[in-house]
Amino acid sequence: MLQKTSHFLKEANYIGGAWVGADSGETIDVVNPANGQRIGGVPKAGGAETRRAIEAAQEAFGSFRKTSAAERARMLRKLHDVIMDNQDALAELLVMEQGKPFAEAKGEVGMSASYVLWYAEEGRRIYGDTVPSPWADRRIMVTKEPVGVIGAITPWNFPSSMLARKLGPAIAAGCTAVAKPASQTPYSGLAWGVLCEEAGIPRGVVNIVTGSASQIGDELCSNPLVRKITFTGSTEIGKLLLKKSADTVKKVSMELGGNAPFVVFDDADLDRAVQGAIAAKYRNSGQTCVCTNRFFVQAGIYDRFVEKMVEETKRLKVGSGLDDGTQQGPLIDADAVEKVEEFIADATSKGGKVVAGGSRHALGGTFFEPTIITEATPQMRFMQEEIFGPVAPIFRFEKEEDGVALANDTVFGLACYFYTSDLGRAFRVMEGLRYGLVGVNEGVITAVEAPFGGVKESGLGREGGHQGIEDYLDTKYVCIGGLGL
Ligand SMILES: NC(=O)C1=CN([C@@H]2O[C@H](COP(=O)(O)OP(=O)(O)OC[C@H]3O[C@@H](n4cnc5c(N)ncnc54)[C@H](OP(=O)(O)O)[C@@H]3O)[C@@H](O)[C@H]2O)C=CC1
Ligand SMILES: O=C(O)[C@H](O)CS(=O)(=O)O
Repeated sequence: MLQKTSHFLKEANYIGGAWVGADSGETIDVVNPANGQRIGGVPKAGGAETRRAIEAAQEAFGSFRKTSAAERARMLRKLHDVIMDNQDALAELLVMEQGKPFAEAKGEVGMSASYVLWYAEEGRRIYGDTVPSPWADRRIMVTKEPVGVIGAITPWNFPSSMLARKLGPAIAAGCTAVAKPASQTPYSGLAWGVLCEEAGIPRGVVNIVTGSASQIGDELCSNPLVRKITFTGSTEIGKLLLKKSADTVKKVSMELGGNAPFVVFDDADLDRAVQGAIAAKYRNSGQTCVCTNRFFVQAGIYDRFVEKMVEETKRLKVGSGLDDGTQQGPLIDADAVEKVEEFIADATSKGGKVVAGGSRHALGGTFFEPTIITEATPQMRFMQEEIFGPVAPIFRFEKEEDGVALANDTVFGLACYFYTSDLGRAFRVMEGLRYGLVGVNEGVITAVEAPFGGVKESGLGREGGHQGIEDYLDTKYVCIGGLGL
């Protein structure tokens, strides 16, 4: 482990600027998915600790809301610099707890820094309005104000950047935060406490608690001091949090599950489509909410696409994220491996053919062979369920409208991708697909400059872009009379 990595490896919670354990003294073990070895333990905090964190955030909000946007931008620029100065150490910590290849982890940490820098800039452009008054003797204006204390709950697959795209706009807007990272990957989240200290973010502005998800979540959702919940994770948990937040009418942002289609038309650039397909399927070993879940390939190009996809998939290097050249790390845990095996068994029992991979990798543990299944049909589970692993089902279709209809046949609506060389088709398909994110001839499209989010059961709200800060602001209308005009 790099010397700097141990500097960021905190086995305590960050509340009101202090590093503390759980009231009970209990801890949760954290395991390296590449070798099953225990990395360490983090506090198993609950409702009481969360309440104290919320109260610390509320106290800090009283003064933080009065800082100028320029001052908060300066803090965020410093935070960006501290992240980038420690990119390798933060990436190593991320690989240790989550398993992704070092290059991907370094990219995620870089993305975290980019979100922070983007909102350093956006925070200075929170404009209001002065509106021509309907009354000669009054003036009216509209201002934007920080909502207050926000609760942030993040997943294990991007434990750094998912927190960045919540803390970035929150701090830029003048809010304060209580964050709960995923129990399987708490260290990248706790490291934000160290980063905030070194960036001079005032004590209590950012608080980070680990432990009982339900107890922490219940306190965040029910405590009236918390004015917004921002969540990234499964649709199942998102719906639960939505319900729990209703009693105190909180703002909510939900980045939930996906079921991304990847549609290849006969007129696509085949090499470009396969390159995009590999990236869109196997990033983070298929464990991203925007990974392709279903490939729909038009009949005229199907066989050539399968042949090239198999060739490229078999080239992927599976190994520990810290080994040079690794392109596919382990899955997060044994449950993830069993779920992938269930999807493969279901497909083959219904006529699917495994033409690449299909089994646990020779490395053992939670390593799994990148897998391709052809002759996929809508009767198979992965037509409607998110795989969240390195399995690429390839469906065949005949007409353009059939491809669009199949792509839209899901309750989800996060990311989708399609490849064509025909401009008219590009606009027909782009406008026909019901998704929040659309890649046209591209397989990886996330950017801090663009609003990230889904429609239907993939979520509510947007993160990134100028839109991403709106959810941290309240709009206030002011009417001023008695001016003797
Ligand atoms: N749309 C998007 O941007 C993203 C969506 N996802 C989706 O999330 C899923 C995989 O991620 P995963 O982390 O397993 O998702 P989960 O929804 O299981 O967990 C996400 C977070 O929610 C917490 N949580 C779990 N139960 C509760 C509860 N009752 N109250 C409060 N918090 C709770 C977890 O804590 P703990 O770890 O302690 O259980 C974790 O921090 C996939 O469906 C994926 O598509 C993932 C990433 C991004
Ligand atoms: O959690 C995820 O899957 C991320 O949102 C994917 S991305 O933002 O890194 O594309």
